[in-house]
Amino acid sequence: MNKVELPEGATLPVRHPDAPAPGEELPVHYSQCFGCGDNESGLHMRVRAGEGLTLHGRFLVTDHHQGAPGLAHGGLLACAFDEMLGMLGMLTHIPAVTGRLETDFRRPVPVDSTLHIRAQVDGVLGRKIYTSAVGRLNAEDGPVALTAQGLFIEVGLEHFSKHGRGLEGRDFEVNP
Ligand SMILES: CCCCCCCC(=O)SCCNC(=O)CCNC(=O)[C@H](O)C(C)(C)COP(=O)(O)OP(=O)(O)OC[C@H]1O[C@@H](n2cnc3c(N)ncnc32)[C@H](O)[C@@H]1OP(=O)(O)O
Repeated sequence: MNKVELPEGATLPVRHPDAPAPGEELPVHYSQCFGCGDNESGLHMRVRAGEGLTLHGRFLVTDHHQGAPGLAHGGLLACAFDEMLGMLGMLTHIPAVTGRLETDFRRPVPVDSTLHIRAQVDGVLGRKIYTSAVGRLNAEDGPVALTAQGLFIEVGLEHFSKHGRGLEGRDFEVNP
């Protein structure tokens, strides 16, 4: 994992008492989500809670995900990291959206490989939530293909009703 630079005063948030237990699979937070929902071309990402403020996710890179022939599209890989870092909110129960996402591409990711992503919350300062993740090829201890850092900004639930279609009827309950 990259060394994460945190601003002075950032602290680790508390793991919410209702957060999924370590090892537990996280629910799909929205059935049409490109990352974890049942969208035919989506990532169909499966994510389980780790210890503390960590998550472990994985998805199979398919023909739907190509940029160059036989290789995953970089923007699509960034999407997978956005999804994983966003889902960290299920551990803290802080509703937040991506403000900034920085992705380092270190190795090509071929079609038919499985990308394993470990994500963690690094700290919180005010409304800013600092997160990072590493993606490895074909095994949880496989070669590092990508690393990423995300800054999430805490928002009120009105963010989703004001800018989107609200949360009514959605099959997620913890964090939009
Ligand atoms: C379970 C869920 C899984 C979901 C996974 C997917 C998650 C997503 O993809 S969310 C969708 C993508 N993101 C978005 O659509 C967000 C769009 N942006 C926005 O709505 C707004 O810009 C928003 C809410 C992030 C910030 O706006 P606003 O609430 O007015 O806050 P604002 O006052 O500008 O910023 C708050 C703080 O964050 C900082 N900040 C905001 N954006 C950034 C940024 N890009 N870079 C650095 N700092 C930033 C500000 O500097 C400020 O810092 P400080 O408190 O120190 O002054």
